[in-house]
Amino acid sequence: MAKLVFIRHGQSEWNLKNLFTGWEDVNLSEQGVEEAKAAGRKLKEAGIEFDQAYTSVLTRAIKTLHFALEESDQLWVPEVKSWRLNERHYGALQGMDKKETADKYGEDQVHIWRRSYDTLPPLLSADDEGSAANDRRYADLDPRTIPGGENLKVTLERAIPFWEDHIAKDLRAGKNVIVAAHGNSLRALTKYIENISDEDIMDVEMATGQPVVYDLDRDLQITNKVKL
Ligand SMILES: O=C(O)[C@H](O)COP(=O)(O)O
Repeated sequence: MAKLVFIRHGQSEWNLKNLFTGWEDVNLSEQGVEEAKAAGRKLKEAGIEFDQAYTSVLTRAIKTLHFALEESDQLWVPEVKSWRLNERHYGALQGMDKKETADKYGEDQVHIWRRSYDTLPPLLSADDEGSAANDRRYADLDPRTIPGGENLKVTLERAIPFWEDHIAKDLRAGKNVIVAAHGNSLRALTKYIENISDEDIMDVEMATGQPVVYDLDRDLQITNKVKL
């Protein structure tokens, strides 16, 4: 048996401003810091002890992981950061106000961009100012793999190799794992491990800073799931 905990970062400064964020690297809001600390206290009260931690290369998730581990006296736990756990890249929507975008393109279109499985947002090109191609944290990536925008399908496809090579490997070895990431990268992994349909995933949401605790058997079948 092993425990897997998914935790979406605490509220970010752009969540507070209702801006599309994606790969933009924004900080936690004050509320987001408190959410992350509260999550750590819940994990401590639940007596959940981790052997390995994983997070993205974005500040809001990294800090959420660190606050949660600190509050549960586990800041020493080994951690690995990967771009493959980054939030879904929102393309040219990044930095745009979600309500203004809905006013301009319609609520239905924005809902499809936010929650559908295979509809891409408007894309950024590599020479756009906001392109991740100019960010040195992605310098080792093949430029062709740096997205100009992603849907959940693409997000899942780039997360799965990391899941299989690292997270699932640890879980099969009986290690307890925490993954601090993002609303859509965790929706993607949730879809994968719970075998949720392309249609039903539209209704799946991840609350900020709320630990989702899975008990898994050696075959990574889910034997229990609880939200703290
Ligand atoms: O990237 C973002 O804007 C948020 O982290 C998630 O936004 P969403 O809930 O609109 O997908």
